[in-house]
Amino acid sequence: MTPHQQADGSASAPDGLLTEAFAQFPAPAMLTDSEGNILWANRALCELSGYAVEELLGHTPSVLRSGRHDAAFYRQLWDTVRAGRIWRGDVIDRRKDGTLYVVEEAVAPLRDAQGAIRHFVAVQHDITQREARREHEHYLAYHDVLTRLPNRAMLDDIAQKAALSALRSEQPLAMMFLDLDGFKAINDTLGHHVGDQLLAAVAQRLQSGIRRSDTVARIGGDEFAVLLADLDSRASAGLLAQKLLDALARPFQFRKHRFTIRASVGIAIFPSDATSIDALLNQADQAMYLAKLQGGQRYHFFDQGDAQRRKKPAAPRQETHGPDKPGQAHKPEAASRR
Ligand SMILES: Nc1nc2c(ncn2[C@@H]2O[C@H](COP(=O)(O)OP(=O)(O)OP(=O)(O)O)[C@@H](O)[C@H]2O)c(=O)[nH]1
Repeated sequence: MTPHQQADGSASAPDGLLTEAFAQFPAPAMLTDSEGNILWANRALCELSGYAVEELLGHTPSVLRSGRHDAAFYRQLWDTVRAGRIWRGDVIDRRKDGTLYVVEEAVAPLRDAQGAIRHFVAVQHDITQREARREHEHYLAYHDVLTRLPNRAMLDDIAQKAALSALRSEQPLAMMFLDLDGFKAINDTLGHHVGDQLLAAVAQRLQSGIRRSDTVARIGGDEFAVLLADLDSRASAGLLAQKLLDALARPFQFRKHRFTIRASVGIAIFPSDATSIDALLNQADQAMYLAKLQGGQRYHFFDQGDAQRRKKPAAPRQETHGPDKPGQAHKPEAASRR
């Protein structure tokens, strides 16, 4: 056995070196007694948490609690280490200044010569930036950056869940497909930048016209979907569609540009029109196309008869009329309510 080797095969360091090594250890670490009172915390933990070591000593690690985990989370941690096992997990803690940070943490029980658990040691790895990046990537995967609305992927997720609960509650869902009329002309005459501003403003008007339980998503260039949950009647989907059309018809003003925009809306109902979300959105799209063919600025309910009479061409909107004049009479009553 070498002078620095212990009976259990682990190495021991010269006196004082171990203490200094842990003090300067680059990962946040702390030691508690068996009651969980902090006996020692290293520099990295103080730097990360913003607490001076004197502010931690004698307290339990609960001073760092963020409120983001429930009591069961901490109970499971303590039960694991008190039972003599190592606990590992991600923990959201709170700095002294109130900001949150995320650590990967391992907490291990320390036993004395008789095998009794006298202390616990915790070592952390700061993953705050990694988690922020992950959250941002998740946000990008499920949102449209321009309007900050949910995108098609998120709409699908929300609609799938809503469909399950609609089947359980026997309350139908409505899917609206809304496409701006003559949006290309805005881009062409006022520039893409104004077009972008208009899309963001349209998103806001749609969002403020719906209930919290409903969802507006941007699913394409100038295409939006509105999912209405817990629909009390088919007629209320029509009323909401008209309310959204009216909201969009109010003039928009961007610096010196003041103009109006119109839209066409198709509505399909789950489960009476379609039993899958893909089919529902597709039917709402077909109904929107008919609303557009009837002159736009109106809504149209999907109807199986329409669908059979008219198969929608692959790129229909290129072939239809250009933008209608702002303010042109709209005829919501012409919308089909079959
Ligand atoms: N500014 C801007 N324009 C976009 C964006 N995405 C798509 N577009 C434009 O939106 C237009 C959408 O095409 P259409 O729906 O055929 O245009 P429209 O003039 O509204 O045609 P109708 O729907 O038939 O009335 C195209 O000109 C795209 O270039 C975007 O993010 N920003």
